[in-house]
Amino acid sequence: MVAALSQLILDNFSPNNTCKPTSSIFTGIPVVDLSKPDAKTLMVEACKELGFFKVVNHGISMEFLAELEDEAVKFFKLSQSEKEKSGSALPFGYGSKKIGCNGDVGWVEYLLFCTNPSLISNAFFPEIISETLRSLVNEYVSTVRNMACEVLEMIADELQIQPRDSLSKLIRDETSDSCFRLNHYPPCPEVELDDQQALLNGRNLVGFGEHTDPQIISVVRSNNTSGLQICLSDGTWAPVPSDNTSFFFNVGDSLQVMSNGRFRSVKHRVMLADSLKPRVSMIYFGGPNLNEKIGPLSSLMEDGEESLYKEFTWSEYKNSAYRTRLGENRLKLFEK
Ligand SMILES: C=C1C[C@]23C[C@@]1(O)CC[C@H]2[C@@]12CC[C@H](O)[C@@](C)(C(=O)O1)[C@H]2[C@@H]3C(=O)O
Ligand SMILES: O=C(O)CCC(=O)C(=O)O
Ligand SMILES: [Fe+2]
Repeated sequence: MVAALSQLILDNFSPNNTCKPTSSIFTGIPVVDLSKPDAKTLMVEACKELGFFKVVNHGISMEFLAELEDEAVKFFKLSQSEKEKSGSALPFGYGSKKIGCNGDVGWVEYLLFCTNPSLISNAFFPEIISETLRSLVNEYVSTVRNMACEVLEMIADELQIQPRDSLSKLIRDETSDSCFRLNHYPPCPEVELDDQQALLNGRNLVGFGEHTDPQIISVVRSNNTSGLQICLSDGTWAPVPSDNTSFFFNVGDSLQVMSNGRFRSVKHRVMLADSLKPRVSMIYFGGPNLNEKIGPLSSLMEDGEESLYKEFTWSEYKNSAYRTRLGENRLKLFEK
């Protein structure tokens, strides 16, 4: 017997015809090799055109990534009642099928972690989350944060933003309001055989519905199961081929504002095309301190250029964003 929430997700298959095909001019996900001299130029071009790029040659150990993934899989294999002992996902902890608190659902379970040491309370993470998983997550967050800072400094160099840590310092700060998410898209045996065929024929099970990330930058790493898609500027969806050796960078709403609309906060979603193959993803969301004012960076603005957005702090934006449904255009309220 399929529970009500699962039934709601299963009933919500997206048939072929609502999913626009990939644009014919799309030549693929931009790949930025961090060791190459053209890296800065390529990442800025990608942030303007797509708001999305893939990073290779990042120097992060594959063994370490595999270790964290294994530990995450171990956690998700616990019984439902044990996982629920990890506290509710709001604000941090374990969540299943419900995303946020405004009625969104997806075929996903997850752990949300706060990355600010001064806000982490053991109450959110009782012993059920192994010491090994906690310490791997801490190491992962600090390694990925460093890479994200390097990327933000390269972007600042290319755009001649001064000082070059104008962006990176916002997420490096110990008090930054960043978070980390482990997503597990479990196999879905409830999908009947007919539907399995339908999935393979292009109908989709929604894992994580379309949305933009509210923060500055997000860094996604997944196992080798596909599903992530990005929305191109012509409104078509492009699948992102999975690659467990690379990291994918998303421009978030806050960076779109800081660049005064030069960069695009990319709409993305996870659609599960094979209901029997689990997907595991880990995402670092780099956000600023709650009191930080979010607005176009002055050293980027040209003479006479006006801000496209009203002034707001990250706390104001976050509070407003968390009152919206996943797929809403959250920045609209803040446009001038
Ligand atoms: C429906 C929602 C889930 C979300 C909070 C929100 O109200 C709107 C933004 C959503 C999002 C997307 C990116 C991240 O996964 C996330 C943690 C975030 O900061 O904003 C989620 C929020 C969530 O899952 O609580
Ligand atoms: O799981 C993924 O690959 C992406 C999920 C996502 O976009 C999110 O958690 O905000
Ligand atoms: Fe996202």
